[in-house]
Amino acid sequence: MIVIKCGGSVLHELSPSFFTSVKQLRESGLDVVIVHGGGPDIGHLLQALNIPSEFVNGLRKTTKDVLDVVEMVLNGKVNKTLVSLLQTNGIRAVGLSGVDDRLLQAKPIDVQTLGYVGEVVHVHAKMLHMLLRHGYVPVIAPIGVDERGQTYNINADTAASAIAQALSADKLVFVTDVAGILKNGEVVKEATAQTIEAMMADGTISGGMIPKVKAALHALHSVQEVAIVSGKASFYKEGTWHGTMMKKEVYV
Ligand SMILES: Nc1ncnc2c1ncn2[C@@H]1O[C@H](COP(=O)(O)OP(=O)(O)O)[C@@H](O)[C@H]1O
Ligand SMILES: CC(=O)N[C@@H](CCC(=O)OP(=O)(O)O)C(=O)O
Repeated sequence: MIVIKCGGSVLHELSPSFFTSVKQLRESGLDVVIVHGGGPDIGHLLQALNIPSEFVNGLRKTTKDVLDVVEMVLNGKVNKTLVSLLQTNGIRAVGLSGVDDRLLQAKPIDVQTLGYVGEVVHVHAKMLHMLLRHGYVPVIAPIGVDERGQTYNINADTAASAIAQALSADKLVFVTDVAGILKNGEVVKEATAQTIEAMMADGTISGGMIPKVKAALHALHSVQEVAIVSGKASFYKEGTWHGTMMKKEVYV
């Protein structure tokens, strides 16, 4: 089982070789689950609608108005565009959000500072197993729901990490707009908790890469391997991965 998180940074620039890589993984007999972001698209619509929004520690402060836009963009345009792209590239895909069959059960992180931003408390994976059994690639928008039906905006890196952990995935793959963790312009081929902490401390890792590596380290509690790869090129070919790899053994 492979969980692939597709970042909003690269959604509009996915190369044909990205889809070939996904197809090769499927053909090698692996189940694939995709979780997507969409931060830049949310930002553009909020701006067009003159709805103010700000980030607190890498998370978008989510008022009721912001939440409406987040749901419209992620569940609507982004999810269906990605599903459609997968299908035109020969991959059978079904889109759903964390609300469907209560897939992503969530609670607020801190209402006071973040509003309707949620964290996953439970992954109800039944629907995913059903879809996988029938040969579909589930494509998930990171919206969570609580027992009262309140929805939440969940950072896509953390949603993917929670799903990968719940499914005990063999691998969690972050697909983004860079070829991996970069240091002095070069891709770091293998990273460990120690080297990542050092790169965060000295500023090598910054911005959007921070929630990604944090989600990666968290996932490695129950996922064998995490990769950070580019969606603009081939990330997997004939058993070879391209990008930054992190392995579980290093952390136990
Ligand atoms: N050391 C680093 N290596 C690679 N990217 C980095 C690094 N530090 C910060 N970044 C930034 O992280 C970005 C990826 O995060 P983000 O834009 O949030 O992507 P996504 O939408 O795919 O989650 C890169 O485009 C880059 O600008
Ligand atoms: C709480 C929070 O910040 N949610 C994110 C959800 C989308 C996301 O994570 O998209 P990327 O993967 O493209 O960054 C947001 O509102 O932008």
